[in-house]
Amino acid sequence: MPRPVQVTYEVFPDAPAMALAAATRFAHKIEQAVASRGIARLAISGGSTPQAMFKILADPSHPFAATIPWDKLQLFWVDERCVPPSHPDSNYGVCRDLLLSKVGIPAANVFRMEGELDPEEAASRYEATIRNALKLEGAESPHFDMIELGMGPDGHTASLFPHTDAINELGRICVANYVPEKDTWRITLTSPVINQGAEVVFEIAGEEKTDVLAKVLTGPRDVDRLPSQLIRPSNGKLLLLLDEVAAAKLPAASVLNDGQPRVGTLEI
Ligand SMILES: O=C1O[C@H](COP(=O)(O)O)[C@@H](O)[C@H](O)[C@H]1O
Repeated sequence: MPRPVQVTYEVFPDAPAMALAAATRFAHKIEQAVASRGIARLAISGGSTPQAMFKILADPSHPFAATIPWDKLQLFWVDERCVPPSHPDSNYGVCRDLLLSKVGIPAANVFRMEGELDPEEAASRYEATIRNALKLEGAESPHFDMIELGMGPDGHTASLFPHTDAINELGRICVANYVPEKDTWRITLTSPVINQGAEVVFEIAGEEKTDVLAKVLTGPRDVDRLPSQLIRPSNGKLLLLLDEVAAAKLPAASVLNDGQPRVGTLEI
């Protein structure tokens, strides 16, 4: 039986409110890591959900966004589609257009997965990129200050799709993963790496996620069918930022403080 993980979920009235909370947390995490170690290392996901967060972070009218020490951030990706950056599906390309082109992250600190390469080669190169950037030695594995995740309606997270090989990968940092349902390759960090994150946060909104989220958190363990269940951070803590709709089938969350999101907890 795996060690228990304490899940905290914050429930916001809608997706924009959730995105604002995610952006605030992202900014705070960078500031915190820079204050303690001089550098912040964050890994972000793709898909549609983080796009609102990118826009908020790129907007200096948000007081917290204006003071982010962007020059001290090393930015990594959780996963990538096997397309070039110019393709609309590129996780890097979307982030570049919405965020990187608008804030001062040095190009040398942006570590993208090279979706335009052969998937196996791209995965090996990304593993080497992470090893170099984080100065890992031997079998050391990376520890990111924050890992931001999404969840697909099929229960996938990162590019760990149901019934695919990458689910079972425990030794590598990054792998290529063939997804038969989409007849496509993806590049993804593996679950042990994600679980080493100092803070692992899911951002989940919308009706198409309601049922799957309840199954992932409160249903029987079946990681092959619901790969999001692989996410069990080794520090024993998992945070979810949700909108009301996505949270509808979870145990009721409570109001702890006026003006704050409702908060629920459960153990998985
Ligand atoms: O394909 C992907 O899907 C998930 C969820 O995406 P969303 O559009 O529902 O937010 C995402 O987290 C992952 O990084 C992405 O490549």
